[in-house]
Amino acid sequence: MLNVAIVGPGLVGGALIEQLVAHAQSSRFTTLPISVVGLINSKKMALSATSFSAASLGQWQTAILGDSAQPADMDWFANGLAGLKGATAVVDCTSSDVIAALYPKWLSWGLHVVTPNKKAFSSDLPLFQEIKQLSSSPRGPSVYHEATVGAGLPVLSTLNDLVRTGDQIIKIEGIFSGTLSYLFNNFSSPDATQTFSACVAEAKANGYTEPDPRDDLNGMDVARKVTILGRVAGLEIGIDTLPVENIVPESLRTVSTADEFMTRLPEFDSHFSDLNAKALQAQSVLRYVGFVDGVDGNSSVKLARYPLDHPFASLKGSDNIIAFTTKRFPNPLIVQGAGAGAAVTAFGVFSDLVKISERFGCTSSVDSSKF
Ligand SMILES: NC(=O)C1=CN([C@@H]2O[C@H](COP(=O)(O)OP(=O)(O)OC[C@H]3O[C@@H](n4cnc5c(N)ncnc54)[C@H](OP(=O)(O)O)[C@@H]3O)[C@@H](O)[C@H]2O)C=CC1
Ligand SMILES: N[C@@H](CC=O)C(=O)O
Ligand code: NA
Repeated sequence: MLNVAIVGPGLVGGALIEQLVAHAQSSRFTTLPISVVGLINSKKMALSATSFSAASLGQWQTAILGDSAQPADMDWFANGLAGLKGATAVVDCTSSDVIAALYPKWLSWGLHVVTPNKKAFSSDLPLFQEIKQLSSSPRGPSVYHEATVGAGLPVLSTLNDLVRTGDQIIKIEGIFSGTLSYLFNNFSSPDATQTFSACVAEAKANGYTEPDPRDDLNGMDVARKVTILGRVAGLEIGIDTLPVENIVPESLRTVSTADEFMTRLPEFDSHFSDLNAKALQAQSVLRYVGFVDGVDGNSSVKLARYPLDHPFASLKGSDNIIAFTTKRFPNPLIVQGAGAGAAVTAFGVFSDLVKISERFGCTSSVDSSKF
């Protein structure tokens, strides 16, 4: 069995629990060797020497992290996990850099790490390098973070395969934000009618945005994804030096809460309508894009215009599109599909857990009411 502990059962972590329960309760599938033994959020925690039952996981808010749960203590929790028998994976579903900074300790204790949290891979280069080094041994602890770029889309696995087989990455270009894709697909097209602020509110309600939507609109979420792709491709790239276009209106950058930002955003609808009208007059649409330059180091993140017949102009919903131009693929290899949302992100995390369980030869018990 692969023991699994979920840190931050919020939108994505909660969807992961739902998918694990649904899988375990369906007779269509062979039981997976995955056993959920721990849950922790910023207030409460529960850790069990054996699996939680599917029934209690189905109501984890009351049955596991309810009133009787212990106060959260991450050190105690991780120590307990390190003491379990067999392979154990910590799934970090927070967006916390404090939690991300704990990965080296967890790895050095033999715990695997799976996460959609971008912080560890896109902040200081030494943290990324330390994590890479600690997870480099084929039979040692591993780190899987497919959902950090393009949510569940096979973006990092594709890039890793290209790199590991000796292809040369020339350029990776794409729309890497589900939020900004949804926003500009709906706001910037010849037949669009919605205001900019209404599109942002919808993206937030659909679960595409970061907990604070300014982290999407200021370009930092895309900058982090470009940094992760660049680093996985072998470049020494960082969010501090990457040119990033921040589209948050100047006077909203310093408002103290995400709620205040959302309330005041309609004041700036005419600014965005003007930008859009100019693009449409030039038979173009606005799209927020990221570039990884594998040759000259000119990676960037910006709001750009694309002609109406360009593939980026016809994207739908929250789709991401990622085009890898390489020595072997001069006509780019393209990955496209929903790039944000709880279900598709949880799928990316779930499939990483399955990979670890297979790689480390975990085998399942036959009782499908347990994990
Ligand atoms: N939404 C999406 O489409 C995608 C999201 N991601 C990434 O997935 C991650 C999760 O996003 P999402 O589910 O939307 O976030 P949420 O805000 O819904 O959930 C975050 C969870 O983390 C917990 N948490 C925060 N800080 C700590 C801490 N210090 N210790 C323990 N628990 C903590 C919160 O607990 P509490 O409630 O107690 O504060 C909450 O349970 C983020 O890193 C995001 O970037 C990646 C790809 C796509
Ligand atoms: N806020 C992000 C979520 C996934 O990384 C996005 O909109 O793409
Ligand atoms: Na992905």
